[in-house]
Amino acid sequence: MNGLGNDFLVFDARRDPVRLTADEILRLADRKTGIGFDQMITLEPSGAGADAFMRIHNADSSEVSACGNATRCVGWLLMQEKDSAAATIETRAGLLYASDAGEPELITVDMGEPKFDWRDIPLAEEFHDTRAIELQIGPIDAPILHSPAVVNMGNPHAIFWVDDVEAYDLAKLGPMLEHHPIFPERANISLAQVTGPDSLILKVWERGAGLTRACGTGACAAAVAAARTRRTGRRVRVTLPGGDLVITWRESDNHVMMTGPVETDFTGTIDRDTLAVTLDPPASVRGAAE
Ligand SMILES: N[C@@H](CCC[C@H](N)C(=O)O)C(=O)O
Repeated sequence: MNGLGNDFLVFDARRDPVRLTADEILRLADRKTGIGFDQMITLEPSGAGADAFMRIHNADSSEVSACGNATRCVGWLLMQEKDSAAATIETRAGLLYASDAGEPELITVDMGEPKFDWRDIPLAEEFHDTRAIELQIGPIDAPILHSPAVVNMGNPHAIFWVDDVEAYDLAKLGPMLEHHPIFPERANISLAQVTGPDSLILKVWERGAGLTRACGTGACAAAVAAARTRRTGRRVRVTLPGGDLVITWRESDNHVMMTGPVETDFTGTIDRDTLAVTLDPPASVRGAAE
């Protein structure tokens, strides 16, 4: 599946457990010799009364707690299955609620509350004001890239404000910033350009996945950081390379709502021993044969 081109391999492990080794995840993640994905999602039974538990692994095999675009995809799958307009998803970051946004394959997810305390990001040293932290970055000759906002949206994000996202080579800067010693659990790195009181352009270097076409939690983190510093209001359209997400940071309960599309690319089966993939025929072909 994919949300704005941020792509996922989704396993349904609710009846039969799927436990892959790090090496197997890396093999499946390889875009040349495997299937290729930004994140691998494993649906498991929920222990908290939700419709499913969603386990998330990055393409580098690290297990993480949050993925906004995948939450929309999983929410949509569960809603289809239940024939319902809402679904509850358990994640390591807590329970998330997905609902039908009123248009086909457009889903809203309540991503919960953002965290700003330096211990929650987490950062390696104390910062009182996480709206802009001073970073010592050796070789980068761009002062603007020294004071990111940091936000935890179930996962760590650093947002660097720039005048033009295209003026920086994020593929080069991303790995260095992701592994900066200030981020003990590494971080997702965004370049954000404010284009109006209710709009942002965003590019994200994702922890454990690299440059992606979209990052849902990144869009939430950037929208919150922008509103927190009065760069925008609390409702913004975030334009990513793969398309747009609408993010609203609700005043009433401090929750961040994200609305965007979902897509199923193909379905199939993976052999447990060989990891060989058998694709299901496309629905149109199945329909013709019936
Ligand atoms: N694609 C994501 C975020 C996935 C996890 C991230 N790379 C991390 O390591 O925290 C999204 O849509 O939020």
